This record gives sequence, structure tokens and C-alpha cells, in this order.
Amino acid sequence: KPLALPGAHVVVTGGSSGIGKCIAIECYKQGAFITLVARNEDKLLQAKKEIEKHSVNDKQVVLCISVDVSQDYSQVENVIKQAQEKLGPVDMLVNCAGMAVSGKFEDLEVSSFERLMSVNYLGSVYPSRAVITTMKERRVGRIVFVSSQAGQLGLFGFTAYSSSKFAIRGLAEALQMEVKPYNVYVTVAYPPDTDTPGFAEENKTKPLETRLISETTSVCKPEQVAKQIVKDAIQGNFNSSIGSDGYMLSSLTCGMAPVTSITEGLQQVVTMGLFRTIALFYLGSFDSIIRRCMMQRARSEVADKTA
Ligand SMILES: NC(=O)C1=CN([C@@H]2O[C@H](COP(=O)(O)OP(=O)(O)OC[C@H]3O[C@@H](n4cnc5c(N)ncnc54)[C@H](OP(=O)(O)O)[C@@H]3O)[C@@H](O)[C@H]2O)C=CC1
Ligand SMILES: CCCCCCCCCCCCCCCC(=O)[C@@H](N)CO
Repeated sequence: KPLALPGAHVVVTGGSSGIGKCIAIECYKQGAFITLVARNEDKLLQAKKEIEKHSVNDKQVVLCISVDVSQDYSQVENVIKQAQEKLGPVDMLVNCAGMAVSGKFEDLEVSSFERLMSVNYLGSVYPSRAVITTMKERRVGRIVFVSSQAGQLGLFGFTAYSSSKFAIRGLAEALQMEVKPYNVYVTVAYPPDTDTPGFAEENKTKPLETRLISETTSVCKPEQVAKQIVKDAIQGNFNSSIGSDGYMLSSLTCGMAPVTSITEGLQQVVTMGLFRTIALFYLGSFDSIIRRCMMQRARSEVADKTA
């Protein structure tokens, strides 16, 4: 039942940086052939070199493909075809290309909502759409979506980001119901803040409230997140989360998500009330963070005026 990675073809979008690169390394270490998909060719080549250091046999290949996953379906379909011609049918697709923009609703450009929806959501639809038919025919396959803890709860500053990550969940649930009879398994990962170039970039413009609320969970290493995602994907687990708060969030927000094991279902049933109780305290603390920040701003405005 678990997918055998040795000799398998794994496509990782966003594989040239951060979590995606670590996922590629993790799969390569387990004997997979890798296709990296991202836009910037220099970053792709750099990542390829780094990944190749971890080879476990001399047949392994890392293929780089430069394309924007969010622009044009036929382009994405073409590059997937190219990759399949070189390395065989895709056994596992990891949709990790993505980005974050934060800011208060009224401060965000309308174009940011469009951009995040196309990169984070459509950028996961296109590659998945391009591989699914072959996976169903072969009765083999894994599709991984990288959402976020911010795809499990809406957060101050993340009106554009959270919604694009929630969208992935709906896609994944519906798709899993369709493809399960064909032995194709879908995984949705919900990482917390993770120490990556993308995270550093996002922190440059993050509102104070968003930062303080996010600090509820600690910053993870991308290697650790990648290990967990690969493990869950191989197993065919629908849910992939990290740490005790990740576990609580996934359990609490399980809704109508598919269960992978009886144990998982039982744990959800038993812990639901307790985790909701804990969540109420968290929500209270988030409200007070936001109130404190608001009062602080008001005070410094008064100080500015009197100065
Ligand atoms: N880091 C974090 O704190 C968290 C991250 N996540 C999610 O994990 C994923 C990876 O994040 P992270 O590792 O931090 O990101 P990075 O910014 O470090 O890497 C992003 C990768 O995606 C590629 N990419 C971005 N846009 C496109 C596009 N339009 N088409 C093709 N490739 C693209 C980038 O390459 P290039 O720019 O060359 O195209 C790069 O390889 C994202 O979906 C993010 O939302 C989730 C939770 C927490
Ligand atoms: C039982 C209830 C437990 C409650 C725990 C609540 C924890 C909330 C913290 C949310 C952190 C959001 C991180 C987003 C990461 C991300 O995606 C960005 N870095 C963008 O890249």
C-alpha cells in the first residue's frame, strides 16, 4: 500500500527553494527521480546541484523545468508531458509552489487577491489536472497539496493568503473522493511558519498583529516539514501536520475530511471537545493581541501629534 520511492518519478513544483527543495532532497535520498518545476532557471540549477549531492545510486536524475505554474494550463500540461517522456509517468506530484502576501484587508491591493489565488490555488490545479488521468489509468499515484496552518484558520493580515490556502482544502477533499477507487491518494499539508527564503521575504511586510499571532506556534525547519510531508504522502495519509499545535488544529478542523485509519477517526471523536475548549482560549488571546496593537497605535498617533 505505501508508495515505493526507489525508482519513482516525483515532480515538485516550487522545488527550487525552501520546503519544496527539502521535499525533493528527501525523495532523492529515498531513491526517487526528481523533476523540479519553478520559474527562475538559476535557482533551479542551484537546487539541482544541491539535491544531486544526496544521490543513493548512479542512475538517479534531477530534471529542471522552468515554467510559471499559475499562468497557462497548456504550458503546464506541456512541461509535464516533457517530464514524463524523460523520466516516465509521474508517481507523485507535490504542489509546493506558492507565496504569501499579508496586510490588512483595506491595505492589500485587489491584485494581490488575484495573484495569490492564481499561484496558490490554480498553480495547484494545473499540474494536478495534467497528471491525474495517467495516475488513474495506472492505478498508482500521490498528489500532495501544500496548504498552511493559515489554511485551517483565518488569521489577521491573511485575508488574501488564508482564502487561497482554504481553497486547496476543498479541491483536495473533492479530488480524493473521486480518485480513491483508483488507488490514487491525496495529501494536504498544513505547515506552521517555516524558516525558508519565502518566509524571510514575507516577514518584511507582515503586520505586527500577524507576527504576534503566528508566534503562537514556533518556527520549523524546512527539512523537518519536508520529512513529515513525504512520510504522510507515501503512507497515503490525507492529513499532514507538524507538532502538537498542528495535531490539535488538524483534529479540530477535520470537518468532513476523509480519514485514513480507524485510530485517526477515534482520536478526532474523542479530542474534539477538549481541543475546541483550548481553541477558545487561543481565540481570546488573539483578540487581545489585536486590541493591544490597536491601542498602542492610537497612543503613538497622539504622541506624534503632540510632538
Ligand atoms: N515558509 C512558511 O512559513 C510556510 C510556507 N507554506 C507554503 O509552502 C510553500 C513553499 O513555501 P516556501 O518554501 O516558504 O517558499 P519559497 O519562497 O522559499 O519557495 C517558493 C518556490 O515556489 C516557486 N514558485 C513561486 N511562484 C511560482 C510560480 N508562479 N510558478 C512556478 N514556481 C513558483 C519558487 O521559484 P521561482 O520563484 O523561481 O518560481 C520557489 O521554488 C508555499 O506554498 C507556502 O505558501 C505554508 C506554511 C508555512
Ligand atoms: C486547539 C487549537 C490550537 C490552536 C493553535 C493556533 C495556532 C495559530 C497559529 C497560526 C500560525 C499560522 C502560520 C502560517 C504560516 C504561513 O503559511 C506563512 N508563513 C506563509 O508562508
